[in-house]
Amino acid sequence: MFSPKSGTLTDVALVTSLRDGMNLVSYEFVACQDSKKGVLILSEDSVVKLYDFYLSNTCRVILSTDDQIQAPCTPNLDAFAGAAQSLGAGAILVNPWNITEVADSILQALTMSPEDREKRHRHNFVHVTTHTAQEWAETFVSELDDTVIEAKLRTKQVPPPLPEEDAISRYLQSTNRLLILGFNATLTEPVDTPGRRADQIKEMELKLHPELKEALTALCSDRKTTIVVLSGSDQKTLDDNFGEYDMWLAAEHGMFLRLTKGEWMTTMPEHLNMEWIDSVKHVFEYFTERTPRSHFELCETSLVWNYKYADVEFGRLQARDMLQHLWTGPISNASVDVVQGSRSVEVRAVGVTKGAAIDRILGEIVHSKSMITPIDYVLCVGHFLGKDEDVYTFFEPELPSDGLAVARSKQNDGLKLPSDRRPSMKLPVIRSAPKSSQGKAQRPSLNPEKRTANHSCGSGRRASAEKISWNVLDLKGDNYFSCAVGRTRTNARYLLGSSDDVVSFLMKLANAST
Ligand SMILES: O=P(O)(O)OC[C@H]1O[C@H](O[C@H]2O[C@H](CO)[C@@H](O)[C@H](O)[C@H]2O)[C@H](O)[C@@H](O)[C@@H]1O
Repeated sequence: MFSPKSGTLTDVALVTSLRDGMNLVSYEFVACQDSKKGVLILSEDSVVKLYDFYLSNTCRVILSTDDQIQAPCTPNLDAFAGAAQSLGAGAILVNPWNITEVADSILQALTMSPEDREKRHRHNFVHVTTHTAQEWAETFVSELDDTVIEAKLRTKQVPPPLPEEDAISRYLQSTNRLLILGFNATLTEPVDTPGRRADQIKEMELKLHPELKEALTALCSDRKTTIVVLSGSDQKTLDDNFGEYDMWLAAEHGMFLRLTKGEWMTTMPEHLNMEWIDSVKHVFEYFTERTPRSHFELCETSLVWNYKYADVEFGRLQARDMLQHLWTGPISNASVDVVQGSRSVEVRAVGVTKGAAIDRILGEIVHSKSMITPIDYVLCVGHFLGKDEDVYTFFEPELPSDGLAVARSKQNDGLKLPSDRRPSMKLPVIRSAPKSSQGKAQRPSLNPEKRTANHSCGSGRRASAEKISWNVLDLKGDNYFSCAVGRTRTNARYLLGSSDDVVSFLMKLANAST
C-alpha cells in the first residue's frame, strides 16, 4: 500500500502482479499523483490469464483476498476485472515475464514527456475518482444478491392460481385499495397469439389489450381504488396507452412517475451513473443489425435488447454472444445490472428495480391523495423479470428465514417489514424531472421501514410542521394478492396464465364493484 507521502514522491509505479482483484495499490498511486503525474506500469498478464480462465470455463469466479479462485457459477467479469482493465488506457502495459519489455517500459516512463504524463495521468485520475470502491462493492454485492435470488427461484414451489373469488370479495370489502399492474405481457395482447404465422412480424409498439378499456375506466373511476401501471416501458409508451385514464403511471421500472392529470417527476436515486449507456448502445446496435426482427429500446436508465419477434434459437445464440461482449467490454467496470430475460437482454443502472422504486411511489401517492387511512388491499400483477420481483416481496409480511414469499396461511397482523430485508428503503428524495416538472420542490420520500408514514400533509411539497403518523399499509395478511403472469418460478403468491386471464379477472373485478 502507498502511504500518501511515498505515493506523492514516486515517479514511476511498477505493478507486475500475475493475478489481481481490484489492485488497490495502482488506484492509490494514481490518487496520490495529482501534482506529479507519475507513470503507472501495469502487468497485462493477470487480466489476460483471468480472461482466458473466464472464456474457457464460462463461470463466475470470486477472488478472495488471498487470490484463490473459488465457487464457479454464472459469468461475471466485474468480480475479477483487474487494474489493467480499468487503468489500462493510462498506464504502460507490460508482460511481466518479459524482462526486456519491463526494462524498456521503465525507461519509457522515466523519459516520458510532461504532456504524455499529464494525459495518461488525467485519464487514470478520472477513472479512480469516479469508480469508487463503494461503487465496485455495490455492484459486486448486487450481483451476488442476484445469484441468490435466482437460486431460490429455481427451487421454489409453483404457486397456486389466483383465487379470483376471494380476491374479488376482499376487494369489495376494503376501503382503500392499491392495484399495481405491469404492462408488457400483463395488459397487452399475448405475443404468441394463436393464428399468428411464424413469419409474421407483429407490430412492435406495445398496445393495451383492446378488451380492457371499459374495465380500466370503471376501476379508475372508483374513489376507493388507486391504480399504478408500473412498467419498464418509457414515459411516452405509457402516455400513449394510459393517458386517458385516471391513474398513476410509473415508467422505466418506477424511475419516473406521473398521475395522468399531472406531470412526470423522477424518483431516480441521485448520482445514478449513466456513463455506460453509449457504449452499451453500440453493442446493442451491432447485434440488432445482425439479428433479423430483433430491436432495442433506449430508455433513460436502461437499455433493452429484445428478440421476442426473432428466430428464438438464433436470438438465444446472439444473446449469449452479446453477453460476452458486454461482460468483457464496456460494462465490465460500470455500476450496471445485466438482466437476462427469456427473450431479452437488459442493461440497467444498479438500483433500478420495481421493488426499489415502489416505496418512493407509495410515498408520492399517499402524499398526493392526502390519504389519512391505510391502504387495506393490494393487488400486484405482472410478467416481471426476476430482478423486478422484489416488488412482490415488498408487500409481504415478515417472511420465514428463506426470505421467499409463499402462498401463506391467514395472518391478522398489520404489515411489518424487518429492516434487514429492506435494502432499498434508505432511498433518497423524489426529485423533479429535468424537463417537465422543473420548479417542484424536493420532498423526502416516504420511509415505510415500519410501514409508517410520518408524512407531510401540508400544502407544499416539502414536509410541513403539521405531521400525521399512521400505518400506510394495513393488509391483514390475506388482503395482499401478488400474481405472476405466464410464469411458474416466481416470488408472487399466485399465478395467472396470460394477459387474457388478467383482462378477464379485471373485468370481473370491475363488474363486481359497479
Ligand atoms: O415492465 P412491464 O411493462 O410490466 O413488462 C415486463 C417486462 O417485459 C419485458 O420482458 C418480458 O419480455 C421479454 C421479451 O420480450 C422477456 O425476455 C422477459 O422474460 C419478459 O419478462 C421487458 O424486457 C422488461 O423490461 C419488462 O419489465
